[in-house]
Amino acid sequence: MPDHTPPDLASLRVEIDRIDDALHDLLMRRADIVAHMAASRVKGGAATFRPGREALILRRLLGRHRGALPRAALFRLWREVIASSLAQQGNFSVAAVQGEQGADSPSARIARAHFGLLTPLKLHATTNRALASVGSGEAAVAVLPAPQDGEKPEAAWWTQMETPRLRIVAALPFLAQPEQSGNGADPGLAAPAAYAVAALVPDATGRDRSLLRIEPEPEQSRARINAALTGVGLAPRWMIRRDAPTPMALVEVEGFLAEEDPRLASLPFPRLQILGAYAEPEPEEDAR
Ligand SMILES: O=C(O)C(=O)C[C@]1(C(=O)O)C=C[C@@H](O)C=C1
Repeated sequence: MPDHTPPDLASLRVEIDRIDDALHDLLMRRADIVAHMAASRVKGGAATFRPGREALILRRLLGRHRGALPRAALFRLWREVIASSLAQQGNFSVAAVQGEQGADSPSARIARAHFGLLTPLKLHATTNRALASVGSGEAAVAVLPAPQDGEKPEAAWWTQMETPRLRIVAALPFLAQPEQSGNGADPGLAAPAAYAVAALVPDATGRDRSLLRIEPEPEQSRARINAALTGVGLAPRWMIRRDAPTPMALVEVEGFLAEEDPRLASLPFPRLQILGAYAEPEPEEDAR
């Protein structure tokens, strides 16, 4: 059969084939290194899943990204690469919450997008069951909807989190849309829609946020909690406070808070725990 392909198209395809081979070779080399990590003691028994390291990889690549490939496409490709390397290092599965009538909930869709299409994802009827499956080791991570002010008590998974064993270790999606703002001011990024909880201590990435669970006295109002935190240099980015059955507040602050941070010791609350920390998300569109 005669070849009617114009020569320039044929040569461009030769070039694409060459690039695909080079990419494939590099992906196979990357997987060999991960296989070595998994087989050796090089990680010293530390957790396989390192969300801070994953964030640093993606931040670095997004920072050097140029040209026609959309940032979202770069992100998708690397999320699949990293998810496959998690799978390579042992059983890795994700728990999330079922939506209405068994359909995917928004957080289940976010979990799939972040952990890739090949990672086993189990949907649970409630957030507390999803959390329990990480507590028992059945799942390596649970992706749970971001807490909301006024949510029903049974949806408030952050009140039930077993600390310090379980931690919030990531906020999703990592590649965030701009916030909808009609006033022309710099809108910033949309708040995370979900948080990932796992039985590991998160790593600092240089640009992080931390979550604190506070058990205040009943008379310690939102304003008083805010003032006490601001007074020690931990001004809340946002706060959720509930009164019943016991007063509790969830607060997000800038930076990576360590357990031994002296600012925490001086706060006037009966109980306070660090629920975790996560790498600040990156913008979906390049701001340059
Ligand atoms: O650096 C590690 O510890 C790895 O296991 C490798 C790797 C990766 O593919 O780059 C995979 C999973 C971790 O969550 C972080 C990074």
